[in-house]
Amino acid sequence: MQKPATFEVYNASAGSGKTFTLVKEYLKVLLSSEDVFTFQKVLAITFTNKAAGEMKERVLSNLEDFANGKQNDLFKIIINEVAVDKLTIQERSKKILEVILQHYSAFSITTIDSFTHKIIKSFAYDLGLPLNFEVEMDAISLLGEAVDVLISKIGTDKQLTKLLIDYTLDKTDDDKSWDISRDLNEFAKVLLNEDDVRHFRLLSNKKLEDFTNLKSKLFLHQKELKETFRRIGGDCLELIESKGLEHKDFMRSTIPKFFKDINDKSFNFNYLTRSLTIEKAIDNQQYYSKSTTGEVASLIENIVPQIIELYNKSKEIFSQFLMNKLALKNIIPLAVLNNINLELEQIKEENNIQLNSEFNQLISDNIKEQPAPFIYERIGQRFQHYFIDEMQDTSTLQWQNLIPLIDNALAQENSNLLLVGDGKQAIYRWRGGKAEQFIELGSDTVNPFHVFKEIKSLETNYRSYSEVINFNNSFFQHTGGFLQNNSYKNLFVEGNKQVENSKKGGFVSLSFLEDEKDKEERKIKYPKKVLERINQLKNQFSLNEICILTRTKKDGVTIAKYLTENNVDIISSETLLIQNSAKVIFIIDVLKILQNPNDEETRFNMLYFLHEHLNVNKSKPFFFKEFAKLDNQTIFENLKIYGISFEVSIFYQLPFYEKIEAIIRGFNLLNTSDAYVQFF
Ligand SMILES: Nc1ncnc2c1ncn2[C@@H]1O[C@H](COP(=O)(O)OP(=O)(O)OP(=O)(O)O)[C@@H](O)[C@H]1O
Repeated sequence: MQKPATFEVYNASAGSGKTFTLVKEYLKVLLSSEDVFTFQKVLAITFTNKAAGEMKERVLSNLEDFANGKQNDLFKIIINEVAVDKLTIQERSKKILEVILQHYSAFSITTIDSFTHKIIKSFAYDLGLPLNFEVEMDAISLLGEAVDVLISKIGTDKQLTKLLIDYTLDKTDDDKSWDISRDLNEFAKVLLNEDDVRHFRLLSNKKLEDFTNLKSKLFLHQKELKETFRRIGGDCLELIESKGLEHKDFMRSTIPKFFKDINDKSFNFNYLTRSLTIEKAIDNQQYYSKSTTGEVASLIENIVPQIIELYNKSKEIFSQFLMNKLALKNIIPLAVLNNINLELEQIKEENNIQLNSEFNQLISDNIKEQPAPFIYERIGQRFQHYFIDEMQDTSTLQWQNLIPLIDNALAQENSNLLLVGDGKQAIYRWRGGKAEQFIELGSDTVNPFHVFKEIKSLETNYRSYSEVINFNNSFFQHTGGFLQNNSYKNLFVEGNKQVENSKKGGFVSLSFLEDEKDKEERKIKYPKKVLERINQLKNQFSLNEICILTRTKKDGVTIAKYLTENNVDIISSETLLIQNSAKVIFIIDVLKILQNPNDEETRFNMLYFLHEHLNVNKSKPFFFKEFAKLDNQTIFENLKIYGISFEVSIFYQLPFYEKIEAIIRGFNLLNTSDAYVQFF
């Protein structure tokens, strides 16, 4: 049976089941159809590879459950929402699973970057791209290369050297770091932002001398503006004088003083604040004081229109001056950026590389206007169902490029578009993600399609415990009230009214720590407090129920280190790094100490590890004292009493790989299986 096309937007907060709903709707499309190949007509878009992988996993594992007759939570919901019986669902799931696995490349749950890549690849010839172009996902490191090339030209290219020196001097004037390379790397990221890069394209054929010429022109213009400004001041003073008026004839001499400053100081006085008083005088028509005689008053009244005209002129020149000043301040950075961009283009051309961050623009410029059926034909798939997760992170171009394809799909019956997102969770602004776009789509005003749009919300937070949900509700409703922007205010106040699920309890408490003068103390103040809290909560919660979030990675590492030192078992992506394994660090330390026997710090680190590892029952200071001043040979000899058998003379004769094995064996580092050591 044919159904009209549908367009739904789920606008809901974290943990409310947006992805869950998306997977459910995805499965409903597959299971409602008699055609087991329907999955080839569905495109689900996510933002990260991890999310795409997880969604694929969720779809496949649910199909597997349904095929095996398992009636999980999702099954119970789906069976009530589709016009298909249990047995049919079981049989269809089995068949669909089979065909998906046989035609896995047509199972389109993909990141938006992969999808755009697919479009670009199928149009490579038309775009004049070499068919074997490489895609560089790590644009930041390519930018780094471009910056390095630019810096390497210092000294050889005279104009460029001057530009970079000017740039560095500007930085030091602004009290910024003189470390130009780091600064440029950071600064050059602008070139990856879809919104900013649009403007850069207009500069692509500009050379360094174009910028230098522009700078000279701006300087000249600045001089002219100064002169014109002074003249306005002078003209007004002359006008006053020509009427035989004195400055004191004016109320508090405000007007003559103002124009005198313009005449004497040009832009070097606080024009903006002073102009407020002039505006006030004009608004209230208060040019002279009450005691002024009638004759003087009428002389002033007579020249008021000219004074106002001169004042308005001064305003216009002042705004031109500000604009010019800003342009002058930014011309050097702009020229630098343009040169980095040129280097980047060259690296790309020489290495046959395309940046995936540029694909959206390429599609927008060259492909978007092609008829949708033609694009579908090229990519080899015609989608009828679109699902987009984390819609708040789509950029303007990404969405604009998708609209014609989706519009074409929605023109048919039985098609659908489902968008899910949360404006509060926008994390891709740095590369052009436009949360406002989703916020608008989640309101009644915007609908780019001819299909009725249904806006839905999900009220219950299924992920968190009640204490956390209620804390978030009251915290964000309260703080959101202070936001100036009404749309954001509404987002936070209305978007934080989540309903609790069956998980009751949890713990939330807020503390603010006083700043610490002592640098060392300040570093561990926060980790110390975290440890104190963990110890307080230990009896109520197990460690795996406590999560620590930090603002920066560095803060996370400091806390992880502190907690580990204080015997709290932790899991973090940092601690999972091989470089943080104490045993691996020890192996490297032994290599270092044998290479450089006088490295006291490494010797100390090595002994520190051994004290723990060998369960030495002497105190640390005593143990260190006993070994610290000995040479390597004697240290390893003396460690025999702790069961260590490590012959330095034999070690030196071994090939590198076996050297590592000798350390592992000699120091009993694998008495329990250790993935880090094995992997190392
Ligand atoms: N209707 C439901 N019934 C039972 N469990 C659900 C339901 N909806 C969601 N869940 C569970 O709640 C958790 C959060 O769901 P999900 O990840 O889909 O939320 P989300 O809104 O996409 O979150 P985020 O915005 O953080 O990405 C998951 O473990 C999911 O299985």
